[in-house]
Amino acid sequence: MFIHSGAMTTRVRTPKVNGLRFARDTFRHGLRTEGPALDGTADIVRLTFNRHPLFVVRHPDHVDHVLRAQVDRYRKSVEYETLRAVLGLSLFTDEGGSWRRHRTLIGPVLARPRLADLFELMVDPVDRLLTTLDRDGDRFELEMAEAMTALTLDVVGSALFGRGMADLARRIGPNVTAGLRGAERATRTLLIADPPAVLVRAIAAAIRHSPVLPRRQARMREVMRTIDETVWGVITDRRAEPGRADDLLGLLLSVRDADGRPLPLKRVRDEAATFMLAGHETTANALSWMWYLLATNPGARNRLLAEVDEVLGDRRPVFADLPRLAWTTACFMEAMRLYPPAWSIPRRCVIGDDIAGHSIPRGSRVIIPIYAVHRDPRWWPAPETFDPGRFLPGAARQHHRAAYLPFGGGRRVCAGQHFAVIEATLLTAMLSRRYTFDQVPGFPVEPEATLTLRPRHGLRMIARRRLGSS
Ligand code: HEM
Repeated sequence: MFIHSGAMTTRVRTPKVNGLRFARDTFRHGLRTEGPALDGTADIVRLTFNRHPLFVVRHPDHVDHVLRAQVDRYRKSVEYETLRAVLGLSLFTDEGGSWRRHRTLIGPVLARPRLADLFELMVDPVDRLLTTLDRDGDRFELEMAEAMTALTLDVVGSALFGRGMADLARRIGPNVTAGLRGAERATRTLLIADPPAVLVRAIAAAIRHSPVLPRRQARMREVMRTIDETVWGVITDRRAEPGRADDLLGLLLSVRDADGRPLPLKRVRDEAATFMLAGHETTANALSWMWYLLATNPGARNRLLAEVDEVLGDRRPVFADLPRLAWTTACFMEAMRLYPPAWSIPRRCVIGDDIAGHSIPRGSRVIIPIYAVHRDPRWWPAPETFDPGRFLPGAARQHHRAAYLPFGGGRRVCAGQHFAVIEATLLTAMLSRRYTFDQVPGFPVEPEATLTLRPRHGLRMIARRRLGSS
């Protein structure tokens, strides 16, 4: 490997890590945020344990190289095939020219100005949760991770399908969750086995169509069918009401290309399913970690309580409140630094590359370990400290732009990032206006890196009703 600098050529040796150990650990313990490959100090390491080398790239310059400067050399890796099997062809799973065209058409649906119109639909499910919690008295225990998963599914379901469909997301909720868990197991296997994409597609097709299947795969098919049929049902009903565009589904149905053609209905279905799956578990995990961090950092929590009391008082939030909830938003952003729900980003190198003199052969897999990047003391002073002040507007930007990647980066950056931040700010403010949440003493809290980074044992908390909250 060589670096070309003018006439000079410098050889760069890429440190190697025992790939077999990494593979064994992954099988035994699930994906790891730490360990020799992801937690080391080298900016690039190379692991070899099957057909293609795997590079872990953690210097922000190199991350920028992969996600921005040389983005055409990389594609989403084979792990995304399982999501394609569940979600179909959507922004999340599409590639190349088709992805570009659809991102231009669909991206604006989730842009900030549109979200202002959807804000009321996001408030309703939080109100419903508060009404349910209020029945439990002034002090009670709750499973926060589960509560956040149910709530974020409800919020995205409400924004997607509108008010009349309040219970739809809840009805298919268990299937959505089961679909994600199935995709997680498959992702772990794919990371280790690294099969060709055609083989993965063939297996996914077999799961869809084969008359006889093992129990687990049969359950997965059942899950996929339920999500499919439910979303199709809503789309079919909605087509009977042309012109209605006051929720995300209406917006998707109203999208037109340059020739005035709408999106094919199958694409609308796939995008809607993607919004539901990609859009709730990630936000729920980030929120769970944020409640945990607030419970363990009383100074940050007191400031948040003072802010929500001052901004909201006893009224229903409106979109215009958001800029004044700056500390609340900052708490969410800082929680995602310490516990990024998408804790790593995998890519496949499709045209051989050279990163700062390290040769990346065509076919290699590249992993960006976001969790490790977010805790690197070179970019984050006192990286283990929960300090929301880092994300206040006007705070001196201390970090490299590719040192903070909860939503990914470059052109494939999360299409729902504004949705997620608005939703999280809103529901943190509404819940904090009414309750404080503390840890149940002795309850173990530990991250588990599956498809998303979630609390391994869930998160049991004690809710206390705040004096003076109505
Ligand atoms: C805290 C919450 C969220 C986190 C941490 C998150 C994280 C991410 C990340 C890291 C990616 C890039 C993946 C990659 O490059 O391989 C991504 C993509 C995406 N996310 Fe999110 N996401 C969140 C919420 C949402 C929401 C609420 C929606 C929709 C309502 C959404 C829809 C999408 C879509 C459609 C893509 C694919 C974008 C493209 O490739 O064009 N996400 N998300």
